[in-house]
Amino acid sequence: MASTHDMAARGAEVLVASNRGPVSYEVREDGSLHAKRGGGGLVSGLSAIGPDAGALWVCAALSDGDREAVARGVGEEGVRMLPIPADVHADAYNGIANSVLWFIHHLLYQTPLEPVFDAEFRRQWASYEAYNGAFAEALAEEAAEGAAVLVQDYHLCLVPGMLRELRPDLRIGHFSHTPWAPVDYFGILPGDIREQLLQGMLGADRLGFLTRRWANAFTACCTEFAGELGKTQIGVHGLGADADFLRERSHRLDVDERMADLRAQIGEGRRTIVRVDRTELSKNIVRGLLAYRQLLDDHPEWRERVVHVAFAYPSRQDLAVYRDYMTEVRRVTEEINAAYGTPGWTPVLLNLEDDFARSLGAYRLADVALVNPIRDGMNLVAKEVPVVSDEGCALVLSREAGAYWELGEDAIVVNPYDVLETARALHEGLTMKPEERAERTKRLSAAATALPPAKWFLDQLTALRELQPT
Ligand SMILES: O=P(O)(O)OC[C@H]1O[C@H](O[C@H]2O[C@H](CO)[C@@H](O)[C@H](O)[C@H]2O)[C@H](O)[C@@H](O)[C@@H]1O
Ligand SMILES: O=c1ccn([C@@H]2O[C@H](COP(=O)(O)OP(=O)(O)O)[C@@H](O)[C@H]2O)c(=O)[nH]1
Repeated sequence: MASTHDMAARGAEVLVASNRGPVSYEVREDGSLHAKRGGGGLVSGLSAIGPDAGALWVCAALSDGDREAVARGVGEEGVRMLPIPADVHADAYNGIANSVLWFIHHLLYQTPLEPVFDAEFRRQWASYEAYNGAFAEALAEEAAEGAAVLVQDYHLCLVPGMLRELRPDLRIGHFSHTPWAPVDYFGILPGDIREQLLQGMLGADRLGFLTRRWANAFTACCTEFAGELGKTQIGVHGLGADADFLRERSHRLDVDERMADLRAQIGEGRRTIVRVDRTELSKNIVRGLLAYRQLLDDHPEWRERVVHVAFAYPSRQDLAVYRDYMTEVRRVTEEINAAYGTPGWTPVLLNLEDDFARSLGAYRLADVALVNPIRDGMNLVAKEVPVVSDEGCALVLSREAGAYWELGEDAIVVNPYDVLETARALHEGLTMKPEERAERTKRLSAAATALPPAKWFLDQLTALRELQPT
């Protein structure tokens, strides 16, 4: 192994670490590797930083295709993919990160039955530790003396503490893209696990959150379960949409073509209610469909005159609960279409593919955007729609999305559990006067792009570098 001095001599000055990287590979039948852009908001945010920033992005190999790419030495410039063994990654990502930590921070457990912290959980926890350890080692190996390392999200909570042990010279930041759980809910976790998670993160010099609400929840958990924050600084950085990228990307030919196709499916002269999400439990897609059905009941005048275009692209399909949720989304859609549809009108158009260009086409033509998560760190879709919208779009927004704190004033705000209120909000959005809609969209767009990804990243980097060495 190279000495610390050798590493420092050739290492990177800025490093980013996240589970999901900018691309993922798939092995085609002819044996070739096909690269696909990583989905979700974390990648949308970090991709904007680009290779020009000179940062090294350390991420996990997520699929067999990714592991094959590593084995063949294929990869993007400025990206290092870690070939973590598939079983270790599955336990850490599916088992701990997405079935436990994601559920805790998004309040998703149905507590009479779940969670159960048993021997299987402990086995998976050991993989989570090993997986975090692999990141800490790779970062320690790649970082120049005194470099800044920005660790991302709940997959990597233990990395800051581990990395501090290996390389005390580094400036270490950690950023949470999720909400943070309230004290009583975080308290569901076993005591030693709570402690390890908090102490792992407190190994960072600086912790970032998307809203003050999530930052406050974290500090409350520290006070309750870890005693104190120590010297770790807390910052709030509300990741915004990337206006330049979105405006250029949404006017390319492929988007125009998909828009024309969508228009043909929707039908002449009809209004549209659009949603775009991963098929994610916390996005509340089923209640969104129920609210739309309620709208058709409360306001029969909308029948045949409106279409709900719902993009629910696959996410975390290794987990049965996510597969079941997708089945439920499909079932409720079919039920609505069977009950209300007519020969010339399909009330819900459900898109289950990850098709970014088609989603952008839907953003452009939407009359109303429905963003009703039960709980969401930020929700970039709420910020992207107003930027891209052709003629203005009313935004129905959950007060439980981080984006609410920045967009709440010009959105129609809803309690995500309240289907009747959401139905009323959809009606309000559909009947909003075009001038008011356009005005609100302009203000929403300005608020949504106030902190573009590149600045979001630079602000954190600067703050980290300005900290006095401890
Ligand atoms: O990587 P996946 O398991 O496929 O999930 C996709 C991402 O989901 C979460 O995104 C969050 O980050 C967004 C940007 O800050 C934020 O707007 C959104 O509210 C969050 O849900 C997750 O935190 C990421 O790690 C995932 O990559
Ligand atoms: O087919 C699609 C449609 C959308 N998006 C992008 O996925 C991100 C979703 O981020 P958000 O913060 O709304 O939620 P997350 O999925 O990260 O929880 C947005 O930037 C979308 O543009 C995507 O990757 N593929």
